[in-house]
Amino acid sequence: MKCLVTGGAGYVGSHVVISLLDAGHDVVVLDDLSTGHRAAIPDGVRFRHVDLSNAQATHDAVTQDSWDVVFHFAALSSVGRSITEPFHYLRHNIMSSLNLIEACTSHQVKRFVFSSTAALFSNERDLSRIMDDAPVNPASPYGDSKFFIERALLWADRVYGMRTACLRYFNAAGADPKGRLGEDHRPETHLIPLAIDTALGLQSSLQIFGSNYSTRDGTCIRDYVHVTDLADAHIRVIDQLDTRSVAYNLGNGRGLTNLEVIESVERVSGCRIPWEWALPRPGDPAILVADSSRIRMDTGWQPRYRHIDSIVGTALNWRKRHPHGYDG
Ligand SMILES: NC(=O)c1ccc[n+]([C@@H]2O[C@H](COP(=O)([O-])OP(=O)(O)OC[C@H]3O[C@@H](n4cnc5c(N)ncnc54)[C@H](O)[C@@H]3O)[C@@H](O)[C@H]2O)c1
Ligand SMILES: O=c1ccn([C@@H]2O[C@H](COP(=O)(O)OP(=O)(O)O[C@H]3O[C@H](CO)[C@@H](O)[C@H](O)[C@H]3O)[C@@H](O)[C@H]2O)c(=O)[nH]1
Repeated sequence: MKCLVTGGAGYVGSHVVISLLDAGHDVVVLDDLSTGHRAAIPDGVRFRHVDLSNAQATHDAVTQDSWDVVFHFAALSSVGRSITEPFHYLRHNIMSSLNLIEACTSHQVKRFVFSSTAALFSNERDLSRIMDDAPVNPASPYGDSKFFIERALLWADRVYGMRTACLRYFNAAGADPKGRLGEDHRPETHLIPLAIDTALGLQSSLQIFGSNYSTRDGTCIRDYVHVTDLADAHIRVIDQLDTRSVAYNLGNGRGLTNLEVIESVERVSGCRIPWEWALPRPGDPAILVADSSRIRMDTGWQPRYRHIDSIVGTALNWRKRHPHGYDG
């Protein structure tokens, strides 16, 4: 299939690009390299340097060719920063996505896969897993921006017949098991890569945001899912779009507290991680754990990386080989 991938130079997008190539698909990456890396795009993949906030440039890039499926990863994606810059986040994510969606509908694109998020939900006490049809109640402008885009895609389906898959990832983690790609956000804000950098001595200490949540050790609970398992889900979902639009929650179904993540990184690396308590980060729901039974049933998707240590292991391997990320 001929695939257009926005945000294909970023963390999740680049892993999906490599999985699409491995599966024999033809890929073009569209990215403004604001947080992504040119080096994350494999040799031979065509690259268009486009900022989706520019409606005309987006239209021109989309209409240059015909696409069997468009994958949309490009976004600002830090929950915490969206609280300090709410309108920047809302404007950037909503406007750039509307530009892309409008270009796709006018160009008769028939299949569209969107990176949505667990941040649609805000679970404060309930330990049960979150189903795809759970009530949406974002705790951050980031989550709200994604909810708006899901709604826009609903209209793209109803009015233009563009079939859409909203994939609500829980916490993407890990790195390509073959070592070709990894996670390199700058600045890094995610727990696992920061814990790994602390274990490797690349930073001196780790802060843990909040000690008083209603969880087993007082820290937030998240559901970590391997980025290559996420990539597999993107490929499986394409067939679903022949007849209908779908929305799926994607996670391992197992919640880990922030302290349990630190223990895993210590176990896998064999290094002690110095850490300290810090204030809770605004916008963080206490507990986010996915019920992914619907995508499993519909597509046969099964995460291969079930245990946190195996996820951490792939991230650690990449970081050891690339302490400066894609710069070397
Ligand atoms: N990482 C996670 O745990 C996670 C979880 C849930 C959802 N998501 C979503 O998955 C997607 C990818 O996340 P990620 O962690 O890979 O982020 P990332 O920052 O690594 O990748 C985003 C990519 O989009 C590009 N981009 C951003 N704005 C753009 C624009 N206006 N025009 C063109 N390109 C633009 C960036 O340069 C980058 O390459 C995002 O939509 C994010 O909201 C991520
Ligand atoms: O230095 C740090 C970094 C993070 N955390 C905590 O670790 C947990 C996980 O945080 P992080 O790794 O930043 O991920 P999330 O904020 O959960 O957000 C990720 O996962 C969401 C889905 O759950 C996605 O929507 C987002 O795009 C993606 O960044 C949270 O409790 C954070 O407060 C710390 O305590 N210290």
